[in-house]
Amino acid sequence: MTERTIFWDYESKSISLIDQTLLPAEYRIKSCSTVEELAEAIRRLEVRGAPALGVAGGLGIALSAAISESSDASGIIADLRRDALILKATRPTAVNLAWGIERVLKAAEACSTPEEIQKAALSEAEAVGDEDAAMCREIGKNGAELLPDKCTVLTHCNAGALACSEWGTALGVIRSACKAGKEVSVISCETRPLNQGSRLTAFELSRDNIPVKTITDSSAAMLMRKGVIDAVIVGADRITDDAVFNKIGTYMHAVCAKHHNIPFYVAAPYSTFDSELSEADVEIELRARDELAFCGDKMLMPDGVEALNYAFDPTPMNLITAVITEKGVLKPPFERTDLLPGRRDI
Ligand SMILES: CSC[C@H]1O[C@H](OP(=O)(O)O)[C@H](O)[C@@H]1O
Repeated sequence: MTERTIFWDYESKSISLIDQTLLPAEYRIKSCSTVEELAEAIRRLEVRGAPALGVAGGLGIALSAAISESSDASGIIADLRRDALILKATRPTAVNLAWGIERVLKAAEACSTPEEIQKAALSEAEAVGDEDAAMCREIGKNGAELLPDKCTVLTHCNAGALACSEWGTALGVIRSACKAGKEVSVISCETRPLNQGSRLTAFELSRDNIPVKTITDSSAAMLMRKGVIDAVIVGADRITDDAVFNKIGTYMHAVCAKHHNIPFYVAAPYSTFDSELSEADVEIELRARDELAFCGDKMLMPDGVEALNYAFDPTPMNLITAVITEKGVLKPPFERTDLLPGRRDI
């Protein structure tokens, strides 16, 4: 997949995005012409995935600037700051969302006229998207070198083009390895309860003619024990000095991979690193009961029974073999200074 997951529509001055809740049955581009429409699209995971959320957050600030009814720079900036809070509150765990918002807001705040603000915000937001696309290819290249010429890779959730601008992080590594002539087969965990793996990862890889099989999340351990899995590659939503936050179930796979001596890789851009917080400080998104209690109209839980629907879990660094970034492959343990954006000495 090379089309962009989310982008600015110059004609309608709005944000266009692939509505991922409809995949794989329907491929529809949705338009968001207000910040609240974008916020709802993020809450509903119509657009999702840490890097894609960074782009969405940045474009959300550009949209706020484009539609602001304030007549002067200070009024527009006040509107942007109000909308930044709305967008940040949609999903707390992926660090990229707040990072993308703050980066574009900062570019806007450096301007002195409404026209400059609108131009700078959109330019910076598009730069976030373009840089993400380029970083995914660098991550792919750096990670592809780690994979054997012929291998089976397990992945969890969707860390593909749909979670980024394009190409993907974990799936970017797989795409780049295939492009380099390696024979990579993928085992995609369905990733309950929203099935990003069976719906999105299988959709992406099958469209790219990359061999993929979907399994239940609970089948992964048995396949590792049978020796079917050569490596595990996942994405990330936030990387602190002591843990990797990713889709719920990642920790389970990491423990099993460690037990079976299978390399466990995390593929993520530097914008996912958080040098401020440690594991204990990070809020883990709790999502609605109904995501567990229903599948469409089918009831999966009795009324009155509570659900604990965590969207992410932390995996301690001692279970991570390496973090594949656009600047190279990092091996834990990390110092906080390792996670600073300016770190170049790989
Ligand atoms: C390339 S990061 C993708 C990351 O985001 C996913 O979460 P969600 O689908 O809830 O946005 C999942 O954690 C993926 O690994």
